[in-house]
Amino acid sequence: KTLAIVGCPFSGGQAKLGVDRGPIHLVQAGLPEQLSELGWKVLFDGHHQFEEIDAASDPPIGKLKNPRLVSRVCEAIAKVVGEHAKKGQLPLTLGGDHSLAMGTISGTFEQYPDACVVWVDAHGDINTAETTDSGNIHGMPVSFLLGLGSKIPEFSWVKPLLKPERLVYIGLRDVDAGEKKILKENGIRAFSMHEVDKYGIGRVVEMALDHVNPKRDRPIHLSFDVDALDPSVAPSTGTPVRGGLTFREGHYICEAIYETGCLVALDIMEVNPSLADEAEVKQTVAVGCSLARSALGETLLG
Ligand SMILES: N[C@](CCCC[B-](O)(O)O)(CCN1CCCCC1)C(=O)O
Ligand SMILES: [Mn+2]
Ligand SMILES: [Mn+2]
Ligand SMILES: [Mn+2]
Repeated sequence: KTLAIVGCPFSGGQAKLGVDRGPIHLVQAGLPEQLSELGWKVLFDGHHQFEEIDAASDPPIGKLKNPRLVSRVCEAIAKVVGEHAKKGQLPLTLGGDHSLAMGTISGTFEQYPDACVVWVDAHGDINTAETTDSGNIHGMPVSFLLGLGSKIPEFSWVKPLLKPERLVYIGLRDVDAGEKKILKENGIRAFSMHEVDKYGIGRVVEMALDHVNPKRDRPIHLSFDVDALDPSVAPSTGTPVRGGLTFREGHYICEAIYETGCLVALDIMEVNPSLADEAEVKQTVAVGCSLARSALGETLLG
């Protein structure tokens, strides 16, 4: 099968410098070669270039920061991911901040309207224009995909193709008040770190998949924010939150999803190679690479 690496050097969904260099670090760590080793035919035609919009031409809309830039970049990525999916390839999107998932998941649903989404994250990323406190759009992509909140003309290209019953979270531990309300109101299934502790990761993944993919016959889009992992495991990321997934728990999720045979798209997001010392950056980049390998067929006993 063919894997298409979509390198997205993008940081407009949040305020910290450096996350746009996540893709180049993941590629330079040898990820394409590692995936070829697994038997994938790897397509990588270079990182995408996103031309800037100067701040004067992209003033905030309400609280939303860099709205036109984020919208334009996500729309472009939706097309790229959709085209790869249409050709029967598996798009692996390397971030870059998690606002990009507005694009990647839109692309997946173009080709796989019956898909489900497993969102692995410390955060809900489901704020609307009304509930966001930061205005950082990396905290909002899920609300756009579900069609929640007030309509913003600049984001009119985003179709509400994701239904609440096709979304499940694993790893939540830093959810804003407004997001908690949205999750409840929409009946969205979320396995927080409490459930991970209570049931163990094996059971959590089984219950999560039973919820969104009971017959294991639906395409799966896995969107993995490395800040779902404990900061001791993935320190160099923009919004670290203590009490996260262990190295093994993170990899188990990826291994189990690969085992379903349903994976059609994968995002590895929020690796920011500029927020920690050299060893911690290396560690975070290495974890991003190993998560991708586990989701794409690497097993412990081969
Ligand atoms: N919910 C947050 C964080 C979003 C993280 C995005 B991700 O998951 O892609 O990394 C946090 C909002 N706020 C920050 C200050 C303290 C209160 C919560 C937000 O900015 O909306
Ligand atoms: Mn996220
Ligand atoms: Mn996060
Ligand atoms: Mn982040």
